[in-house]
Amino acid sequence: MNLHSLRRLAESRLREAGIDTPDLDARYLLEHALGLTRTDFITKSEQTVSETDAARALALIDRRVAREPVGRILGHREFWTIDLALNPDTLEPRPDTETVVEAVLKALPDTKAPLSLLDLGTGTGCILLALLAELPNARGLGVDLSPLAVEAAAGNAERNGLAGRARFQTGNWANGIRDRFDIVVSNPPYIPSAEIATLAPEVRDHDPRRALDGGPDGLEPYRIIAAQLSTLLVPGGLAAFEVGQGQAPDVTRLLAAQGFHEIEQLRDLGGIERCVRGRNGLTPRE
Ligand SMILES: C[S@@+](CC[C@H](N)C(=O)[O-])C[C@H]1O[C@@H](n2cnc3c(N)ncnc32)[C@H](O)[C@@H]1O
Repeated sequence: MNLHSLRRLAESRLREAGIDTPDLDARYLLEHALGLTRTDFITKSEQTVSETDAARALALIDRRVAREPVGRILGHREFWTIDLALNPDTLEPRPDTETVVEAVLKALPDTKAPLSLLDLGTGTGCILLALLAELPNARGLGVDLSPLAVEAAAGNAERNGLAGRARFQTGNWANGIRDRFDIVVSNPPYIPSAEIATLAPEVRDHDPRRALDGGPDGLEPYRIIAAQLSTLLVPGGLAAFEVGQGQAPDVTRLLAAQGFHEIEQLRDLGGIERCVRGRNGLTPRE
């Protein structure tokens, strides 16, 4: 079989299984299985693929047919300008989360300033590491309840040449953190517990439940983190949260109740209010 025929076969299996982007997924998985670059994939379409290689490639296609996400099969995923390795305890970073990165960068008057950042529920470290990649003099701490996620995030800092400016530790939100930061970011779990069973299999069966479950109304982690912000941020410090669809008004109210000002909601590329950003207006409590 040549590469062209293998590609057609892979695409048709994915299409029949109801996968939304059969051509794109087939390309990523075949490139990975066969060790091809994107250019090879186009220019070598007449090249013969051995039976062993074809079987290896189709085994990956079968995993996708069984609804395993492409990023999980490849073991890594691009986010902003960086590439992140995943493990079973990390949420697969989503393009929507780049809205938080953008929201922080837009609010900074000087991206060369020596800023300190805290990322609560860091997962792969995606938000913190993307920001550090844009802020050459910033340093950051990422916290996660899962030791395995912390391990992944630390590995991702190395992978992207950011280990010198990023630290990661296990923790229950900001409990025990005594330092103050210029910026606190978080994409906490925000799916209401009862809705998790209704999620797409790619999410429900492959993202860790700890990364999804936001309690009965999905807002429990925001309440905890919002109450911690006044002792975590410097006066005038910036907080930015990712929020689920329809949660922006509730999270705005939580920040307002903590004395935040300049509270804004920012939309993702799909037009959904995806990030709530505000400035700490409280005098620090010592
Ligand atoms: C929605 S995921 C976000 C991961 C990553 N920041 C991202 O944007 O892809 C939420 C993360 O919060 C972590 N988490 C859940 N409960 C936590 C807690 N009590 N303290 C710290 N982290 C927690 C989960 O392990 C998970 O990595």
